[in-house]
Amino acid sequence: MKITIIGTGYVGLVTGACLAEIGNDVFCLDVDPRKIEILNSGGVPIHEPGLQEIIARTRAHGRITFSTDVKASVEHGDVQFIAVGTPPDEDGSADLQYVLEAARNIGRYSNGFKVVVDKSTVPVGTAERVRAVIAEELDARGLDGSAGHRFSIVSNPEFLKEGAAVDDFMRPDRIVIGIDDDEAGLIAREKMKRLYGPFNRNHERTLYMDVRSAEFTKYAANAMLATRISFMNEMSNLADRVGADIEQVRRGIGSDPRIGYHFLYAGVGYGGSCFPKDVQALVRTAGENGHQLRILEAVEAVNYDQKEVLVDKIATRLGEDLTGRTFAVWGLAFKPNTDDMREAPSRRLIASLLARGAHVRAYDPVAIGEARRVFALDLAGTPDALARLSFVAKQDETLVGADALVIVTEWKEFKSPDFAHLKSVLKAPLIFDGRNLYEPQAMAELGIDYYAIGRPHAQFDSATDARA
Ligand SMILES: NC(=O)C1=CN([C@@H]2O[C@H](COP(=O)(O)OP(=O)(O)OC[C@H]3O[C@@H](n4cnc5c(N)ncnc54)[C@H](O)[C@@H]3O)[C@@H](O)[C@H]2O)C=CC1
Ligand SMILES: O=C(O)[C@H]1O[C@H](OP(=O)(O)OP(=O)(O)OC[C@H]2O[C@@H](n3ccc(=O)[nH]c3=O)[C@H](O)[C@@H]2O)[C@H](O)[C@@H](O)[C@@H]1O
Repeated sequence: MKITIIGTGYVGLVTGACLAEIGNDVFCLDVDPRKIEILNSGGVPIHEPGLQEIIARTRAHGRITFSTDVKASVEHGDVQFIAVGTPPDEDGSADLQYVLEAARNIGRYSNGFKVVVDKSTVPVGTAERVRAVIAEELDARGLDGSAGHRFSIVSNPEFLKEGAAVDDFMRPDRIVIGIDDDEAGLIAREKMKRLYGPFNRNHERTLYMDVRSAEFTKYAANAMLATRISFMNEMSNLADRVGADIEQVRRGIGSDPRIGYHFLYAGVGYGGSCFPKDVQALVRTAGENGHQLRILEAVEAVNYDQKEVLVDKIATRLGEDLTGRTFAVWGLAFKPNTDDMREAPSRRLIASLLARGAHVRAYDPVAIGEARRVFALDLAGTPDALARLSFVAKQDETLVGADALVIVTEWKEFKSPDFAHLKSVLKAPLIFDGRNLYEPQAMAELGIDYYAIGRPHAQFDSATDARA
């Protein structure tokens, strides 16, 4: 099938690559010439396991093209996927300018029947706006925009997770397809069925529904997941106060199949490009419809505070003023296996440490380049703080002479470090762990003063702590 993907970010590039991998002829469009240049010279602008190999293979077979040519992109695909960003506007609502611009271009250059698939996360009602914009452009060209044989709009939200995006796309839990109940909708349904058949042989994972429900499903899914995380973070803060262990509680409740084990990890708050913006956007949609989403407002507030919890523990242990202290920080990306720094908890944590006068030496297996760019912007107004932040190329280099190790992202390589070496190079054996990677009792036995999230602080031999 001839497919066009508009927007070659995390979602667009993965969608395009995976659709090309199973034999489709894919044209990927982006307005960012830098991204297209990287892709055309054999690179991949984002870190996503498995993606580079698929792109190399499909490019070699001529099944994927990268371009900034809008007209050629619209003319190429019978199916046009809109996968552009929908960042939060100033008031928290989803900014639809990129989606509507993509729609305008489709109307401007359409050369036949197009199935227009909205893959970006968009508020309920957006499909109707996309339809109106395309119809307006067709009308301006003297083509009847309301004619049913010109195009059909499909809502096909994406549920992939960064860091596991290729796998999630290739083996989806479900494929949600919102489609109109008219003649054009029937044609679109057949095309979508053919397109997704290879991922879902008996189509048992495809859920057809009306367009508005499909748009809503995406927000409801992210809101539910964010709620679980904020719930567990609240529980962890109480566990800290009453002396319970949130990890044992997690196992205790997860074993109930009605609750399940997934997404019950307490930590330093959720980040990324989606949960924060999608929770905000849903709260905003409710407001616009005269309704208040009280649970989601609390989810957001809890998450905001959670990003300070680790710094509060550091200040309680070492004092509010951290001038002269140096912290080794492991993990910058908002989660492992990605270089994405959008809303990463490390941004608030490091800014707070620097604001208290500390020096920070940070390491991440893949996000250092992106982190340099992001912190230069975040800290542009406080150059003295920025000067106290450095990035190092090796995990162990962060530790030498540091007052403590702070863990922010749970990369695999942080799970079993050489603790004897770690103790020997840190100024004192002190760890603040925002991801509960280690066992408190084991740390105490190793003579490490270990603070985690919602886990009791085990007794350790303070004679080994130079600062005690
Ligand atoms: N990142 C993720 O894990 C997921 C994201 N989503 C949703 O998918 C959408 C895209 O997200 P990401 O891929 O993360 O965004 P992104 O920011 O990584 O990529 C968006 C791309 O669209 C391009 N673009 C903007 N306007 C354009 C236009 N008119 N024509 C062509 N290209 C244009 C941008 O240059 C950029 O490269 C968002 O709505 C997001 O909420 C959904 C599921 C997962
Ligand atoms: O709409 C989206 O963009 C995507 O948003 C999330 O995917 P993603 O943001 O890539 O990453 P997650 O694995 O969901 O993690 C999000 C944040 O929650 C945190 N988290 C996750 C799980 C958990 O138990 N605890 C926890 O704190 C992570 O550390 C991370 O900061 C959803 O999981 C995807 O299904 C969805 O498609």
